[in-house]
Amino acid sequence: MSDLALCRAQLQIDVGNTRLKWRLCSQNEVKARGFLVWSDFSGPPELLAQLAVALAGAAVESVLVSSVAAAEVAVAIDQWARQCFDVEARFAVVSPRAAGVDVGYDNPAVLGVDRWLAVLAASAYQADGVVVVDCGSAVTVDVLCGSQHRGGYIVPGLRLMNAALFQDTARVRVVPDWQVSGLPGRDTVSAVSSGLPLMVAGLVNEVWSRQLAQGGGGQHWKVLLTGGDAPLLVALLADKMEVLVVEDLVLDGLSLAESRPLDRGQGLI
Ligand SMILES: Nc1ncnc2c1ncn2[C@@H]1O[C@H](COP(=O)(O)OP(=O)(O)O)[C@@H](O)[C@H]1O
Ligand SMILES: CC(C)(COP(=O)(O)O)[C@@H](O)C(=O)NCCC(=O)O
Ligand SMILES: [K+]
Repeated sequence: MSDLALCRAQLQIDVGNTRLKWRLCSQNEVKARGFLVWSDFSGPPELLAQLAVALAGAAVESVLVSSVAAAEVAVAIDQWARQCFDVEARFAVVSPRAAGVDVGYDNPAVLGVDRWLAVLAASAYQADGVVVVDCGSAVTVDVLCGSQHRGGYIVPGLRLMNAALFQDTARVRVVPDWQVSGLPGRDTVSAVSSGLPLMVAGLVNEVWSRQLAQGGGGQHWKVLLTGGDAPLLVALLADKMEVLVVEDLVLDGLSLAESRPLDRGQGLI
């Protein structure tokens, strides 16, 4: 029997457009974590079968999910949780106010739940304001000022920007070797490899400067980076601002959502 089989655990899942990230928590400790890449599988059933293998017989007592994938993925996860663990998967939703934070979108229902959970998790960090950057398939930059989510920005992530160049140019079809020197490239690969991370860093820097210039929230601001490309981008930002990489900010938001009383009876957060 594996060690995991001995623990009664909560399974937390963050479904993004490139990867499904998961972790098993028991008694406020992370017992195991991992990720699966959508493009390695034919579809949700095959990926979820692999997830069951990775869980190595753990006694999963509850399943919490953040998903920005198609509705069919949520249906598949729900069926899978019932079959494997005899539990209903609970899906986080965006509500106008949760855990003391007011959402910045006019229509909260269209805000990505991953962004909302990351913002809620960010509210637990001591700061006047936080710029929350999720560097995934898309890069999202959300602004939390005090307890007010001010909204945010969505741009393509590094891989998507590279794919756009690959698809719509004749001579910029490169496999990047990402560079965080910020130096001008001296060939096509290095021009792209240096340029795209610098572009994302430029956005974060601009948002950061604008928020500080705008004031109103005090001057102690932090930047939290999460998502697959976060470790890459930190080097381009760290000398200009207080920046932290938080591996599982969205899953931290799920933990927080569960630990707080529900707002307005809308389910998990
Ligand atoms: N093994 C990997 N497979 C795919 N992408 C990876 C991998 N490791 C790092 N990445 C990078 O992470 C990004 C995806 O980050 P992630 O936060 O998982 O995105 P999403 O939430 O959109 O699924 C990709 O665009 C890629 O640049
Ligand atoms: C912007 C996103 C695609 C980011 O998803 P990811 O890159 O993590 O896969 C996702 O948060 C989403 O689908 N949002 C809905 C639109 C919005 O937030 O306005
Ligand atoms: K993202």
